[in-house]
Amino acid sequence: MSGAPPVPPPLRNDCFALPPGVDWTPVDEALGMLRARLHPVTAVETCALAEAAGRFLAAPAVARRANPPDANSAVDGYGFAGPLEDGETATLPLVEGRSAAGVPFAGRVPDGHAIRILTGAAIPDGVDTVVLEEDVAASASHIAFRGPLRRGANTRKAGEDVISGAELLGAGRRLTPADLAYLASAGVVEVQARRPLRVAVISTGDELVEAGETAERGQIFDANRPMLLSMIRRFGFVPLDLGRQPDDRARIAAALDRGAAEADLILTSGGASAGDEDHVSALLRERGAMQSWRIALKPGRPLALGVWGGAPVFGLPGNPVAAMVCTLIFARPAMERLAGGDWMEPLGVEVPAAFEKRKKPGRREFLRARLRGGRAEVFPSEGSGRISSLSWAEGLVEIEDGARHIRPGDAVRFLPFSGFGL
Ligand SMILES: Nc1nc2c(c(=O)[nH]1)N[C@H]1C(S)=C(S)[C@@H](COP(=O)(O)OP(=O)(O)OC[C@H]3O[C@@H](n4cnc5c(N)ncnc54)[C@H](O)[C@@H]3O)O[C@H]1N2
Ligand code: MOO
Repeated sequence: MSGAPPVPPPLRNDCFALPPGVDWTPVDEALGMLRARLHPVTAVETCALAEAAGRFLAAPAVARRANPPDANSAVDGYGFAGPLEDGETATLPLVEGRSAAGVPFAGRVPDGHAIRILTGAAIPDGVDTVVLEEDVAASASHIAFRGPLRRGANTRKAGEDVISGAELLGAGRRLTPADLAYLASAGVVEVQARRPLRVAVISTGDELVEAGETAERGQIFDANRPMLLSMIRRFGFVPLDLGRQPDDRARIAAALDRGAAEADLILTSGGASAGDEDHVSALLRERGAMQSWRIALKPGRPLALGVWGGAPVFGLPGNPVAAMVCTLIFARPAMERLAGGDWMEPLGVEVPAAFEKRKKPGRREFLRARLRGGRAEVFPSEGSGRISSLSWAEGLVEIEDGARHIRPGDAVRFLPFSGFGL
């Protein structure tokens, strides 16, 4: 063979540069599409209130009773018929008996009398105002105190918190511990809620071995699976571990079949781009339900989205940093929506940057970051395989698509991991 040897192409100094002529989907557009197209997929069931924390309501929860059900005292003290003006004093005889929480006074308090009353106790007939016991001089038979005390002072009105029949929380609400208190206070004992979302996780790649196994040359420990399974748990969904699958289409297809049968959603990692060994995207493409999203994002450009046996599949990139970022930014709000919730924007706070960075405009970047002294510092390397950086970070800095140069002190958006539920 003769002829000149092939000339290697020149090295690109930025391998993440946006190739000309390729249609990159901006992050907001990609999120908008997910938001518009996804809807809840989980079944509705009746759920006892005690079991309902973290569940999504499928129908509004309605108050069965007012809270408080009766006017009651906000303090320990003495009830009387108010008001008492500023500068006035009162000396009132005490009626026999008292009103305590759960043990109301049965009779009527006569005009010009006072009654011992405790916090939470129903306000007896004949009184409407309570004076704090610390503000009273008391003998066995009388109390003396001074104004001002407006009518109704130190009392809580019937229904001031909740009116019977009111809609307390709407469909799509994910019940918090405080919500359980709110619903319980209004006599709600069970709710119409969605079954928890089950999310299958599959790692793909011939190179992967399980932590604890012997790793031969060229093999690495599967880091994505333990991360993704625990993220799902922290998001409040139910993970289903479908293990590691080699780069073998039949094996991956069998795992996807099981995921579709046993879960509502499948997360895979690895094989998402279009290389020779990128079997997840190839399989999804074969089934005709594949969308290859080239998102104007760093890290996490290749995201293979598809439907397998009816179950949505998020084919996450294999690089652990990209897998985590894609899960937080795309999969999490999608899961929330599939589980029965409303679309969820990540919690972000504006803080000054403690770093300098130059960037290509036209793509969103997420940097591994943490707050120190009120400023966002970022991990010194942006390598997508730097798993240590994920552990180092306490959140992400989101750099908007159009930005070119961030200088120390510039305002940047910090998304704490805790805001994602991690
Ligand atoms: N020619 C190109 N090559 C690559 C491009 C590109 O645009 N052109 N994009 C790069 C980017 S960015 C990413 S991200 C990856 C995504 O590729 P895949 O989703 O197909 O992932 P793999 O190739 O299977 O793996 C990438 C990387 O991650 C490691 N990996 C995979 N799974 C795990 C796991 N469970 N635990 C730990 N590490 C894992 C894997 O060994 C690879 O090193 O493609 C780039 N290439
Ligand atoms: O952007 Mo890849 O998605 O860096 O790791």
